[in-house]
This record gives sequence, C-alpha cells and structure tokens, in this order.
Amino acid sequence: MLSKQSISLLGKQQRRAILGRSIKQVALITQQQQFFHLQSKITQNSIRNLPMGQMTARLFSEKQDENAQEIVIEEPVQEPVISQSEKKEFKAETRKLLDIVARSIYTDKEVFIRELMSNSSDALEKQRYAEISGSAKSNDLGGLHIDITTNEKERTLTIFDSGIGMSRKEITDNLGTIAKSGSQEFVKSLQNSQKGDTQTLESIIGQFGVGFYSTFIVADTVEVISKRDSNDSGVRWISDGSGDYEVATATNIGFERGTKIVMKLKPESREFSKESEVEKVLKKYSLFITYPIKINGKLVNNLQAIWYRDKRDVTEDEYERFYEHLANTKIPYKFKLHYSTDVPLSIKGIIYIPSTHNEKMSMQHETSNVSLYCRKVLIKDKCQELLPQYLRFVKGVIDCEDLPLNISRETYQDSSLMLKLRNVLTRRILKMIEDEMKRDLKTYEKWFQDFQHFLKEGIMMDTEHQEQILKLIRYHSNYSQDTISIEDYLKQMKPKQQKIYYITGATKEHVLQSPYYEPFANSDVPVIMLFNQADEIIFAQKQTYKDKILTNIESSFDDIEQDVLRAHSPQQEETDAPALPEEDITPFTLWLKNEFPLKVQKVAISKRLHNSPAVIYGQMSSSMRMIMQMMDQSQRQQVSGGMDQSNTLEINIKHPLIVKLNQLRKKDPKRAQIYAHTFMDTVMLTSGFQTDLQQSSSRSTKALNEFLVEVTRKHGHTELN
Ligand SMILES: Nc1ncnc2c1ncn2[C@@H]1O[C@H](COP(=O)(O)OP(=O)(O)OP(=O)(O)O)[C@@H](O)[C@H]1O
Repeated sequence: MLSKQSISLLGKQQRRAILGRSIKQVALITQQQQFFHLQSKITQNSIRNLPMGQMTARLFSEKQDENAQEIVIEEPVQEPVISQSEKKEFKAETRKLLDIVARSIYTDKEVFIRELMSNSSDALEKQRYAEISGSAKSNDLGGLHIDITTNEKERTLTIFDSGIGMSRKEITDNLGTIAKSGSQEFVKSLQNSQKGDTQTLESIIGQFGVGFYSTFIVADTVEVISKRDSNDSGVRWISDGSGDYEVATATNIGFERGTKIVMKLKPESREFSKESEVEKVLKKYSLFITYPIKINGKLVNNLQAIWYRDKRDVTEDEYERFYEHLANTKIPYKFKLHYSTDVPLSIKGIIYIPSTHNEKMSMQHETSNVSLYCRKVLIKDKCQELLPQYLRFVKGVIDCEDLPLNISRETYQDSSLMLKLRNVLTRRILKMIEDEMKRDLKTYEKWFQDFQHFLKEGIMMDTEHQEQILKLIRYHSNYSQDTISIEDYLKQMKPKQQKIYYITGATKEHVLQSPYYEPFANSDVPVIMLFNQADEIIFAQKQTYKDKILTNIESSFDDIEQDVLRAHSPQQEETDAPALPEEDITPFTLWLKNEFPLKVQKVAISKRLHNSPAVIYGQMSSSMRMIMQMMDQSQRQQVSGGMDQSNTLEINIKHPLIVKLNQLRKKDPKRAQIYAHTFMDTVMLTSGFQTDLQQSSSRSTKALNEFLVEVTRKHGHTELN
C-alpha cells in the first residue's frame, strides 16, 4: 500500500510522474484495492498551499470513510526563482510599531484578516478602475478574485488576490514604511500613553487597525510575492518582523498579476491555519466585499450589494457588519439610513452616522469615507467630492445610476451632476439627523455633544444649508431643563416679540447672575444661553433667523423690546429706596466719566438694573472681549476692524453704592476717588472686561486700608479688637 506518508517521501521526479503537471489530483486509496485512483480536478489557480515557496505534493484532506482515504494532492509548482536579493532595514517608526505588534498579547488577533481583506479589495478595485478607465488591459487572469488557502500541517495561511499588484519599488515603499495614517497615530498614541498597557493597545488596534503590519500579531514570518501586469517579473518581500526585511526579484511565481501573502503562523495562533476558523472570521468581516472570496476553493461571500437589497430583507446584524466592513472599526454606528429614491436622481445607498470620531481626542482629521458607485461598479472609494467637508464623519455607500459608468476622475469633480448629487445627499443626511433628533432626543443629545463642531463648521461654511444645520444645534435656555433647538425657541416666543434673545457665559449659574440678565430674570421672555463661543460667533455673523433679529442681551438696553419685557414680567415693585438726587445726576456722571476716560466714553442711567450697581456695554459682548484678549495685536485689529470700540457705563441710581459714592464725592472727593476705582474694577470684571490684576489688587488694598482707618476712627481700637 502506498500511504500518504510514503507519497510525501517520494522524490520530486517520482511525484511528478504520479501526479502529472498543472493539475490537482485526488488519490483514493482503499485498503482492499491498494491502488491509486487518480481523479483530475482543475483548480481555479495553481498557487494554493505554497507555504514559503516550498510547494510539494501534499495531503489536503482525508475522507473519514473507514475504507477509503481521500488524498488531495496539490499540483507541483516550481519554487519562485529569486535573484537580486537585498536586505533592508525598516524605518525606525515601523520598527517600533512592529515590535509592539509582535509582542502584543492582543486578544482580538483576527483583525489581521480584516486588514488583509481590505488591502486585497483595494488592490482589486484599483485593477478594476484601471480596466474601466482603459489604462490597463482587461486580460483574463481568472477574473478579479481573492483565494485563501489554509494548511494546518504547515501552520500557514496564504492569501492571494488578482489585484493591481506591486512593483519592487512599491513593495519597498509600502511595506517598509508606515503609509497608513492610522498606524502613525497608533505609534503616536502609544508614545503618549504611559506604557502601552494592554487595554490602550487593544483599543487603539481595534479603532485604527495597523494595516498590513497586523500580520505580525499572528505570524512568525510573512512572505509577500507580488507582480504588476506591466512588469516582466515579480517581487518577493520577506520578513520576520524584527529589524529588517529582504526584497528580491522573483520569477516563476505561478501567477501573472496580483499579490500573494504567505504567513507562517506562530504556534499560539495556529487556529488561523484552520479552514473553519478563517471562514468564520471572513464571514464576519468580508461578507460585503463584492469580489469572490474563496477559501480552499469554496466561495464564502454572496457578492450581493447590500444597498441594492430591499431594506426589509436586511437584518440589523448585516447592517452592523457592513458598517464594520466600511468603517474598519468595531465601534458600533449611531444612526443609519438605507436610502432609495428616483427623484431628482436615482440613488441607492446606505449612510451611517458613527457614534465616535477621531477628532474627538485630537487624534487625526476625519476623512470622507463614502464610496461612490454606479450600478454596483465602484467609481471612487472614499469620494471626497460627494459630501461637503463638514460631513466628513459620515460613512457609507452611494450608488447613483444617473452617473455615466465611464466618468473619469477629472470630470466627476466638476460635473454638474456631481454637484446635484452632493446637494441632494447633503439635504438628505441633514434631514436624517433631524429625524433622529425628533425621534429620540436623549440619544441625539449625547451624539450632539461629540459631533457639534462638525455641524457648527457647516453653518459657517455652507450658506446653502445653513438654516437646516442650525436647526440641529442644541442650546440651553432660561425656560427649560432640557436643551432646545432654535425652532423650539420660535414656538416659545411671546406675542409681538420680534427678536431672538441670547446671552453668553460659562455656565447657567453664571448667566443667571449676570447683570445683563436682570431685566429677564422676572419675566417669562425666553432667552437662549450660549456656553460655546462658536455659537456666539455664528449668531453674531448670522444676525437673523427667519426674519427674527438675533439679539445679544449684553448690548444696549434700547435694542431690547422693553414693551414685550414689561408685558411678560409680573409687576415689579418700585423700591422706595433713596435714589441719586436729580441735581446730582449730571455732576456725578461727569465725575465718573472724567475719572475713567480710557475705560468708558459715556455714562448713562440704567433702566435695566435692579440689583447691580452698574454695568458696561459696548458693541462687543463680554465673551467676545475675552476671546479678543487671547489674541495678539494684529489679530485683534482684524477681528474688531470696523467695530465701534466705545463703551458705556450704565449706572443704577437707586443702588446704595451709587448713592453713597455720590455723597462721599461731595464730602471727601479724594477718598471717593479711591472707592470709585475699586467699584470700577468690579464692574469691569462682571461685564467681562479684563482688568490689570496687579493694579486692581493694589487699588483694593488701598481702599480697604482707607475703609479700616475710617472705621477705626469712628469706633475706636477696642471695638475692632
Ligand atoms: N494586496 C495588496 N495589493 C497591492 N498593494 C497592497 C496590498 N496590500 C498592501 N498594499 C500596499 O501597501 C500599502 C500599505 O498597506 P497598509 O495595510 O499598511 O496600509 P493602507 O492599506 O494604506 O491603509 P488603509 O487601510 O487606511 O488604506 C497600501 O496602501 C497598498 O499600497
């Protein structure tokens, strides 16, 4: 009997004699018959089971029939002929990354399959694009496909794609350095994190992926053989992931175009040499790749474009997996839209709104991740032109039948059809977000916290959709515990109210104590409270919303509809506290104006203050002034150019502090002057003006001293002790 062991012990010549050439053969051995029954079976490609280039006849599978043993024998393929080999060192940052990856005890090892599938799919897309655009011949090389081979005995996993392939230069450039921005961020994050602890490592690998280098999580050695259609010979790249790698010219590689990656797995990762295990992972991550993926000759994906299916037939699990596949992440999405319309354009697509983004931790700038298809043919992956910049967090697939299939990269950028498509999509996505806000406000609010800066950027940049985006912004207000939208505010407005009132501040408490807010404190006129400077800039720039003037209540009281305020405030009790005598008003205000010529240009009697002694207002709000103080001289001039810089001091003539200060002015002007300066420091502070802390504290000390001297004189030492 010729056992499987004895077959593998045969010499090369003998094996060839038994096996023939370029075919895979199945030998059936029965114990009774003791002869070979050779069954020919032509495989789709001849590169299966080529661990590290040592292709030999190999036992492939065994039937569990007690009388029969089926042996699948691989065709003999000559080993690649290697020449012009050179050893190169990885760049320092790559070495660092590899070192971490290789040593990692990352539990989710399977991600390397996702990364490799994504690379293969990209390479196939590039080839398809080259064929469609005419820059490459569509030669029949078995079609665009991915073939995976597992070999438990050899502990290898081989992935082949008939994609665009790499030249010698490309393989050196791409696999010797960190091309992927995610990988760079990975290294940076590790440097920032204290010691690269397991948890951080796992979350970073999970979130960004580390591309091709993730193979070293599971493999001791990785061999890449690649060939471009246009090149005569292929190239072989091999490394054990330590310090260096070897690149060589390779001929006789067994395929005409594409890339083959052979991984010699670490003993502890041997599960990836098992067909069932790899198939499970493929089903998880690669179901949506629209090229055939075969594992040991068996098709694993259904090739159906999910966005073409009826949404009633797509399960939530499929949507989730499709998102994982698109966004290359395991973090679930927040909202989704399976979209299909025929007007004004024929569009099918799936749009996802993620639950987190990379800009959150200032890790990196998000880049658009919506792919453009036309009748299931990819026109452009990550098509930046499809959506405005501020929607760069959106992920998905858009298939537009109205686009000509052969649209070139140059023309789609300017095509009016693209502009129309972009407009339709932008509107639809904004509407989707609005629908989500209306559907479940609590969930939306959480999402909004993290994504508001994208929307605010949109308000500034996209005038066409400005009002639509503005509706999505959440604000605090003086009438509700929950956040409100600007549309909610409109519904809350009082009869005859023509203005939308807002105030800025750090917190709600801060705003409620602001002197500017005093006239609204006892009324039920709604006020929007802005705690985010971007909102103030937006309101200041926008000026009106649906014909209603956006009015900062820190401006002049004349800008506020006092009749509306009066009508909606319970009767204010007139205090009978003594006010500044009529005849003193002019001399007192003049005195103040002369004391502070650089700080205020006008002193006026306040109609809005009840509890505070005074307030300063100008054209700029307090928070805007704070922003200005952080700018340098030239920036300040740029921002404030054309703005009226003068400020008015508004005094509450019924406030005891004002009344007493006036009395002191008449009795002891020198001492009054000292107190007036401390008073002014306080008013400046509450009005959001910067004061020189050094000077103001020395003024306070002086005033306090004066006060104590006065009290001591009046009451004597003993009482004070
Ligand atoms: N199967 C392949 N065929 C052709 N080129 C490949 C293949 N795999 C990798 N490459 C090349 O190597 C480069 C580096 O791959 P890596 O996985 O490290 O990052 P990346 O794929 O560029 O990142 P991202 O996944 O964010 O696009 C790729 O950009 C591509 O040019």
